[in-house]
Amino acid sequence: MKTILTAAQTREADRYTIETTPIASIDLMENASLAFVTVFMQLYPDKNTQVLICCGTGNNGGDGLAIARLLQEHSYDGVAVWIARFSERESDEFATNVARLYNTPIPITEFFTGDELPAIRQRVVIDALLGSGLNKPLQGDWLRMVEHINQAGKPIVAVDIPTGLRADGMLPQEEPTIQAHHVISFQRPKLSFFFPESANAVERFHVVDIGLNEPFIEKLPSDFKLIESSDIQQIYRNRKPFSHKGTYGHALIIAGDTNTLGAALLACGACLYSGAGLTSACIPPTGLTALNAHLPEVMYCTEEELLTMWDRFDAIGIGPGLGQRISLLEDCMAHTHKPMVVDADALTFLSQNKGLVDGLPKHSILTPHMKEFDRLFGAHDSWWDRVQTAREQAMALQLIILLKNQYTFIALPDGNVLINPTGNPAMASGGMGDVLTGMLTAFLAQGYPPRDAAILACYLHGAAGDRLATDSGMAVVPARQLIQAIPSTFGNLFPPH
Ligand SMILES: NC(=O)C1=CN([C@@H]2O[C@H](COP(=O)(O)OP(=O)(O)OC[C@H]3O[C@@H](n4cnc5c(N)ncnc54)[C@H](OP(=O)(O)O)[C@@H]3O)[C@@H](O)[C@H]2O)[C@@H](O)CC1
Ligand SMILES: [K+]
Repeated sequence: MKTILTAAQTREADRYTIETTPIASIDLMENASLAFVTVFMQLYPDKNTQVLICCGTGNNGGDGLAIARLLQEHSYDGVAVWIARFSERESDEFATNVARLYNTPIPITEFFTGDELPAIRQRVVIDALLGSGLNKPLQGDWLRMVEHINQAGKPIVAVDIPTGLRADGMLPQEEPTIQAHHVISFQRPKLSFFFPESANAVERFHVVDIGLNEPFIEKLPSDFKLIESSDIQQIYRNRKPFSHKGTYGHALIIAGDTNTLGAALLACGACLYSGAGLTSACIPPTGLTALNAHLPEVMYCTEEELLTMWDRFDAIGIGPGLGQRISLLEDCMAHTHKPMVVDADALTFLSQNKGLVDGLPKHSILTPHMKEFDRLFGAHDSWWDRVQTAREQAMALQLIILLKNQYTFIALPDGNVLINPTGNPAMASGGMGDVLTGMLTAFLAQGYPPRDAAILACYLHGAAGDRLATDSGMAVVPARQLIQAIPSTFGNLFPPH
């Protein structure tokens, strides 16, 4: 897992690296600029691309100047630089890079307060106006220049962070920023990239290593950690020779009502395809034919039969499409002490009966989307606040709160918030949540601790969606298709020996 830093912690890591390693600040800037240029050249390999680099006079601007010089050294002949001289101050590294740039043929135009801004004719704009040093909203000439760049309608590649976007903390909805198509961010993605409020500012981000001291960074106190594929490799247990269905647990899915049986089928299908040894479905009798037709591997169990069967199950997932059968949640809570997965209608019921939340088995996994979360824990104006509440509630209630989002936040009882990097907008369609519930239940049934089950399910759910969207070129990924892609996603991540 990678620690995600605040802007202040990034400065600390920057200072520590310069103090303790034989690297000067200007060389760190050169590293960063080189790393930027490497990714930029993959995005725009055509050396005839006309590039305008807009620079401020701090270190973000210093990066921009170094990038101009490096692109020119790599035979990009159409590079031009604008310098926004809207502040009296310039950083030392900026000054050094201006001097270096004057030794090149690159045209430089300087703009002072009130100057008219010419039309942008280049094909691509690099935004190096302001970076992580942002300390107030954009206004005056800065705002005018940012709006001018956005309105030019050219692809924008931001250096480190789009100008105007805060790296962390609350993101006001309407705050103007550069609207970047790509952000090439240094050492770590910024926390704000994971919040939906940054959608206009960041279309895609790339992270490059610039040589900051990693052991120091990983020791910095941070509540936020980014999940990596190596975490999944560590958690996942290969199936063993001579194992049998009993080795992989018995999962129970309590879901579906007369008109919402699809949700139950999706959850059961996902549970089956995620490797539970046995899957039982407590669905209404009207759904039996559909269950047998679509998922013959899944066993049917009536509400009455449940009364004598509770002990047989290793994990229970409850909620998708549960409708009027919601009293099953209380039955379930009365009979099981193992962590369970609580989703959809079961979450709505909890929000109407808040006293019940305390009675959930410790380390149960709640899987709310934004609206379900706010119904349960109160309205929030920003994702920053919502994630803070998730963190506090996960600690207070000793539950795992999996707050669904393009980048799902997993708030753990120990106060850590894990961010899942997989998933994409093609997955924004009905039934995806039901699939996740089935996957979570399958991993609990297989004996994974709830934290590991949450990490595995979120990562694989998103990775399956990414494979379908990227490799198969699907613009929309239907939930049913995603279920079928789960085994091959496993196979891809963990090839059988
Ligand atoms: N971290 C690292 O390891 C490395 C970082 N590097 C790079 O450094 C960047 C950070 O540089 P930085 O600290 O010089 O700040 P930067 O963003 O250029 O801003 C400059 C000044 O602008 C001002 N200002 C603030 N808000 C404003 C506003 N709304 N409107 C107008 N002015 C505003 C404010 O000054 P003030 O006005 O407070 O005097 C601020 O100091 C980082 O993003 C990365 O690109 C790499 O080079 C290598 C290693
Ligand atoms: K920038």
